[in-house]
Amino acid sequence: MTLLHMLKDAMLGDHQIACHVWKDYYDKVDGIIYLVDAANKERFAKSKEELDGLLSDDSLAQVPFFILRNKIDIPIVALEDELRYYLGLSSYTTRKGKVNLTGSNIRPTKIFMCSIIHKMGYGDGFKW
Ligand SMILES: Nc1nc2c(ncn2[C@@H]2O[C@H](COP(=O)(O)OP(=O)(O)OP(=O)(O)O)[C@@H](O)[C@H]2O)c(=O)[nH]1
Repeated sequence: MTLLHMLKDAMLGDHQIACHVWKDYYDKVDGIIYLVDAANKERFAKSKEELDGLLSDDSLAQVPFFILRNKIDIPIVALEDELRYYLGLSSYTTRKGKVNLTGSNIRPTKIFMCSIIHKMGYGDGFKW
């Protein structure tokens, strides 16, 4: 199945199929960009479940995770610490600033805020 098929499945609303084929790409990825709708707190548990599955997969053990806290333009959006808590990343994420992880065996994982609709925020994450 190609990436195009995967996106098509996702667009058709078949998230189950889309998530299932993620595995086909694990050996080719340099990093994971994980987008969370931070304004939809009801979905955090489901998002945590998917993220846990990725974080615990051996084939992604060395891969950096760049987590996007999307929809920050919405006033009720979860704050960074709140999202970190709900996603179970409290002792996991690399905090702000430069941290040297060489030889530490810690996977670089960081949360960045963004608003996709306003085209802002995600650039910092890509630079990271
Ligand atoms: N306010 C705001 N809306 C956004 C932003 N990014 C995407 N959207 C809107 O969110 C809507 C997409 O809904 P979502 O529910 O987040 O998308 P989805 O995950 O594909 O759909 P569901 O699985 O049904 O949740 C679209 O109307 C987008 O325009 C953002 O940064 N801010």
